[in-house]
Parts: sequence; structure tokens; C-alpha cells
Amino acid sequence: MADKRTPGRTGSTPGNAAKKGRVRTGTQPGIAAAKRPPARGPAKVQASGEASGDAGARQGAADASARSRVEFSKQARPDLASVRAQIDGIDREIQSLIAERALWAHQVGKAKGKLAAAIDYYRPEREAQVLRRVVDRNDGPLTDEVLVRLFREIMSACLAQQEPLKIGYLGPEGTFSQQAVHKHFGHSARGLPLVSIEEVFDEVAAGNADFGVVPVENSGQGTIQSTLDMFLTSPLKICGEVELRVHQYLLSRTGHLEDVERVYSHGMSLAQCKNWLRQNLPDVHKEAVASNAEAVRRAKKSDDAAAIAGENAAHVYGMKVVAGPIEDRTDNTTRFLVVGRASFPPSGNDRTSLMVSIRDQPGALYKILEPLARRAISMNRIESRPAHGALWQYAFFIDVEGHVDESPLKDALAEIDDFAGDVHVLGSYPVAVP
Ligand SMILES: O=C(O)C(=O)C[C@]1(C(=O)O)C=C[C@@H](O)C=C1
Repeated sequence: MADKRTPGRTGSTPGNAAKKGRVRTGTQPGIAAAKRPPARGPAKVQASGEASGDAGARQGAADASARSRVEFSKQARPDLASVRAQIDGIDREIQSLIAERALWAHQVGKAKGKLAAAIDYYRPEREAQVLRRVVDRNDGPLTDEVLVRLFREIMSACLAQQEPLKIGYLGPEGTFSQQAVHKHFGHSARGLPLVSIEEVFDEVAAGNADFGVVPVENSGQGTIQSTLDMFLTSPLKICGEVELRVHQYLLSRTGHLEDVERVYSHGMSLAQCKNWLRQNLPDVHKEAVASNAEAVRRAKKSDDAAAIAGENAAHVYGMKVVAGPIEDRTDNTTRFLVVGRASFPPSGNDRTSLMVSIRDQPGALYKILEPLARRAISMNRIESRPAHGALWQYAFFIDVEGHVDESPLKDALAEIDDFAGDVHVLGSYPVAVP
């Protein structure tokens, strides 16, 4: 049956890996294939269409999936035991396919040659391509976001077979930065909580962490200047971006709003909940601290204190939720950057961050932007920061679409007038997948 689902797969399974004893009995592709229940219509067509890359088969999968949903909805009241038997069969099949995928991912590792560490196996551009395909194929009922999360976890586990990646972030545990690490690298990566954004950059530069995840802007509050300033002196490259929907909660020991006399949080989080605080706790003392998790740790010390943080932090620190979500904007989103020591090839949908310092001459910024504009290269962002070491001189942080190794961005950068200023490529990276 495995032959029918993915032509040529059975028999070419990396069998020697199984011989080495890395595979649990019963999940070996060969054995599992024999045990698999008869494939149900949608799954069968979808899998074979994917393996052959045949658009017709993929359409067939979509049709079959739509058909099966109509059939589901027509059923008056299905028999619970037989529905569960179906689910058990599907679970068995999913499990054996995940095990088989892990074997292939291990083969990819071997195909890359003798590499030193997990970081050498990590390929953000490939991960983005895999996830975009998941989104393209998605025909419901699960959302793109849910499916992307599941597939990220699978890739994260596959990569961790070599060795887990070590990711530095603004700690302690329970911060939104930690959530961003999990969203981008999955739970098989090892998080390294650090005390400041500066330390995240330092630990990655020193090789003590493979990558770092740092917040760079919030949809309502704008840029996190301290992160941008790190790029003025850091040698690190931007290798990725993560967008995280941020929900804020008021947490306390007692769980009662009337007990609250003081509220701690990171300055950004206090700002994101300004209206709610004005309406619900107008007279209490508000204090900005280094991180939301630090705020929770302080609030945990007394009954009259509360903290604003993610719901996650309530579980990590054993606090009660007083109210939430309490952010003023319903689309409250924070963008994080992934920083590392290497550059990666194009993924097909990339963004590039540039840092430009301008010479003091007429039209300098125009001369830098004109070659981009002439090629219709979209600019997502331009931001100025005082340059280090020179009074009234500015560095411009510019995000554009495209990858430095590909036209038209490659040609535009080659043409940019050297006399107008210095253009430093901070990194080209895949546009965030939801
Ligand atoms: O395709 C690769 O290069 C792999 O190593 C496999 C894989 C995956 O599981 O799909 C795992 C880790 C990489 O970051 C990218 C993809």
C-alpha cells in the first residue's frame, strides 16, 4: 500500500538507519506500511498527488476532501466506536509517516556531509518553503496557523535528531520572546534565557548560542530602538523574522482586581494596555521593569501587586489571571528578528534589511533609494537612528523585498552610488510564515 501512496518510497527507505536501532519497532516504514489500515479516500489521493507533484491528483485530493466533508455532514449520528476506530487508524498512519519522515531527514543530514553541529544542518530557506507548501495545500478544516505550527514541530524534532539548536532570547522563562522562539524553532530547540537584548547578541556572536531571537517592533508601539541600535556595532546577520500575536493578561496572587495597588510590566506592555489600565485601574502605581516575566516574579511577592504578561507566565510562575486579554488593539502583534552568524540562500519569498549611513551631501538618501525605486523594489520600512560616534549623523534602517543574491535587488545594490553613503546588508531572510 505504501507503494500506491508514494511511488518508489517503499524499498528505498533508509533501511540501514533502522538496522542501527534508531527506529522503534512498529514505526519502521516497512513494518508500519504493512500494518497500515486501508487508506481512506482523501488521505490516499492527497499523499500520492503530493509525491508525484501532479496537479490533477492534488485537485483530486481537494475534491475527495470536500466530498468526505459533505458525507460527514449528512450522517445523522455516527457510531462513536467506529469513528474512534477510524481515528486510531489515521493516528497509526500519521505516526508511521512521521517516523519515516524523520528517517529521511536523517538521510538529508548525511547527504549534507560530515558537519560539526546542529547549526550546520539548519536551513531556514528550506523550512520556509516546506511551510509555504503546507499553507498552499491547506483546504481546511484546520487553519493555516495550526498546520504550520504542527509542521514546524515535526521539522524541529527531525532536526533535533542531529542535536537540538540552542536559541538565546530575552528571558526569563515565560516572556513573549520565549513564545517567539517556540513559534519559529519549535519545542525541540533548546531555549537559552538571557538577561538583556545585548546579551542575546553577545552570546550568539561568541558561539554560545546558535541563534538569537529579539523583538524589533510592535504594531501599536513601533520600533524597539535598543534592538536596532545593536546592529550599529554587531557583526551578526538577520536570518529570519517571526510575527507573534501578543495577548496581555493581568496576573496576581489572589486573582482579585480590588486587591491591586501596584502593576508591574515591561514598558512596552504597559503602553499596549494604556486604555484598559486607565479605565480599570486609574489610580494604582504603574512601574516598568526589565521584562514581563520579571514583573510576574515581583508581583508574586505580595497580594496587592499585579503584573501584565502573557498567559503563559501565569502557568510558569503559578499566578492567577485577574483579567485578559487586556491589550488595547485587537491586532496587537510583535515582530521578532532571528540573528545568527551566517547568511542563507533565497527561499523564493524573502526580505532584506539594510543599514545605510549617509554622507553629508545634497540628495544622498535619494541617490541610494532611486536604484531601488526604479526597479519597483518595495520598501517595507525606513527608520533613522543617530549614528554612533558622529553628532547629527544618522543611520537609516531600510527593509526591502527580495534577496541580495537575486535580481533585481542584487543589481540595485551593485548600482547604488558609493559616494552617497555606505550600505551594509544586515541580512536576507524568508518572509515570516503565519
Ligand atoms: O532539508 C533539509 O535540509 C533538512 O535538513 C530537513 C529539514 C526537514 O525536516 O524538512 C530539517 C531541518 C532543516 O532546517 C530543514 C529541513
